[in-house]
Order: sequence, then structure tokens, then C-alpha cells
Amino acid sequence: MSRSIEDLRACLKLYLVMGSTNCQGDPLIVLDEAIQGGITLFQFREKGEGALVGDAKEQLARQLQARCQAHGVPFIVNDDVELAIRMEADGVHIGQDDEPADQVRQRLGAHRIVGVSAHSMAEVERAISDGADYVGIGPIYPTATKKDAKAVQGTRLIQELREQGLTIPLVGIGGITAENASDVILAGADGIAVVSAISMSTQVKQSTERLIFELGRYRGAM
Ligand SMILES: Cc1ncsc1CCOP(=O)(O)O
Ligand SMILES: C=C1C=NC(C)=NC1=N
Repeated sequence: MSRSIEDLRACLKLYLVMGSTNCQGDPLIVLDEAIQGGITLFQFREKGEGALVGDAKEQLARQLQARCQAHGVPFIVNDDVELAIRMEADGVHIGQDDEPADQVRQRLGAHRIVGVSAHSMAEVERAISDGADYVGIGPIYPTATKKDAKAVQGTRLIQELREQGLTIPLVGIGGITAENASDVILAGADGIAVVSAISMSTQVKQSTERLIFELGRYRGAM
């Protein structure tokens, strides 16, 4: 089904990005608890040292997708467009060195979600002109999760693009926790994307609920 822009904006509120290497325990249990805690969108991001590949990767993806489908949480695949097509995922998230969003959308289908990583105004504008549904901007704060993350940029770019009147749905990502989540929203993000604040928590449901609480504090303020 095709989503309105406002539906998509609501989906971006608390975006869990995770793979097997980001979890202390069983990724399926982490996802179950995060869904109970109120995540609004999930991205399967199986990358980095020790990441699963091939059938094992697809097996885990399908198990995670089943849990998302059981609770009405859209399921996004990071980078692997072929896998997203095979699984009929709700969308993909691609980086700057992947194919442009418009080409990916042609392969995936018009009504799927195509998200793009952006680190500069130029990359945001390119994503908009390529028809991306949302952009992921970061790293906002220092992060140990992505080894090759670009320079930490704070909320400057988010503020800048909103001041320029760009309304594309967007999430901040990188080092986001309950302590700084509201700053990202106040800067103009529609939501936050997190890995370790949820995936590495010893109390996944409670950590997720706390993030939802922090996100709710200022949303009406704008
Ligand atoms: C995938 C990605 N892209 C920019 S930072 C990052 C990792 C964010 O992980 P965490 O939320 O644990 O800082
Ligand atoms: C790098 C990324 C940036 N943003 C999002 C939402 N996901 C990613 N994997």
C-alpha cells in the first residue's frame, strides 16, 4: 500500500536499526521487546565484522520480518536491494555509494519506502531530486557502532535544511540516546534512528519506552 508523507513521518518517530552483531542476546528477542516498547519502524542492517551472509542472513531477515508483520511495524532492509525484493520488504535504506534512489525504486516498486543516508546539504538535495522518501542524517553524535561513520556533525545540518524550508521526512542517527533524543527532534527531525541505545540495552522494552517518552516531550512544541 502506498503511504502518505504524513504516515511516513509518523513511522520515522522511533526507528530501530539493527543486525545480529549489534545485539547482546538473541536479535529476535530484542526485536520482540523493542516492538513491545513502541518502535515505529525497523531496519535490518547486517553489516560489519561477524555479520551473517547468504542463507543465514536471509533466514534471520525473514524471522525478523515475520515479527514486524505480526505487529504492523514496517520492515526495511539496509543496502541489500536484491534481498529486499526477494522478501517483498516494505522498503530499503541505501547509502551514498549505492545506486540512486530513483533506480532502486524502479526495481523495488513505486509503493515501497526508499530511504537514503545524507551527510551534507548537497546529498540531501540529491536525495530529494532522486525521489527518496526520507533521509537519514548523521552521525549526529559520536558512535562506536558504525566503524566508518563520517565526521560527527551535531544537529547543524538538520537545522539548516529546515531553515531552508526543506520538508523531506528525516531521522537523525548516530550516538542518539534518551538524554539527547529531544534535541534531535527540536532541531527539526521527524524522528530518531538508533542502534545501541536499544539493541545493547539490558532492558530493551524499558529503554524503548524511555525513548518514546523523551520523543513525546517536545513534539507538540513545534
Ligand atoms: C548506521 C549508522 N549511520 C550513521 S551512525 C550509525 C550507527 C548508529 O549507531 P548508534 O545508534 O549505536 O550510535
Ligand atoms: C546509515 C544509515 C543512516 N540512516 C538510517 C536510517 N539508516 C542507516 N543505515
